[in-house]
Amino acid sequence: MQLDNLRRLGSGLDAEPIVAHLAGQPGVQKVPSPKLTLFIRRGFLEPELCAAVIGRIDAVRRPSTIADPNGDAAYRTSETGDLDAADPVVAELEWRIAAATGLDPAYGEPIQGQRYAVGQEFKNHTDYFEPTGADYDRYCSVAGNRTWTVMVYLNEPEAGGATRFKAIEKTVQPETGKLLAWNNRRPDGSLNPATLHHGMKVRAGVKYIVTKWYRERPWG
Ligand SMILES: O=C(O)CCC(=O)C(=O)O
Ligand SMILES: [Fe+2]
Repeated sequence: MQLDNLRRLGSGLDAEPIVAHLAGQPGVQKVPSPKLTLFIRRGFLEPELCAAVIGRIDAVRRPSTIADPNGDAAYRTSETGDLDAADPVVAELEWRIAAATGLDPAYGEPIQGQRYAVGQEFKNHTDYFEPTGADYDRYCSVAGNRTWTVMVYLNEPEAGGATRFKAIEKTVQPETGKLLAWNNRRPDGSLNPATLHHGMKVRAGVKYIVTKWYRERPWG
């Protein structure tokens, strides 16, 4: 892995260098909204790398969990796979995300894979932890709350599986290799409820993504 050669622009809590770096990458679009900082880059990963990562997810997947259960057992019905950072395919993915975003890998949680079969979804949620939540200290006492989310669609389900940001009425369609990156904070660093999003039900086929979340302080 060439992590040593990266420009490391911090945790993302100070969003400015990350925004500037992302905006300078080829093919990156910034979604126009005063409420939410969201970038999209189509064709970020080539199909071959996506397929290799899907294979790694399939090898380890298990039912997904949520941090603050709200009593709705159907809230997040997908499967999750923790990827092995020592695997060269995963290392390549890590490097590509770091190079594209400028987010310092030291602040990143390990990459997770998610798989959604027909009818599975992740209902409206924010990726940051609610400071009033019962388990806030357990999840955030060491590394702090989440800053940025980076997500890549690894394939294209035949129908459904879009990601919907309700507050800005933006729906992103899954496409093989498409990257999404958003700041879970407002420019002043406060948690941004306008990041609320819904991984919508897959209607036909299967959907695979990877997600990587960043924290205020170094991870682990
Ligand atoms: O599957 C999606 O489109 C969204 C996934 C998501 O929001 C998450 O894993 O936190
Ligand atoms: Fe999410």
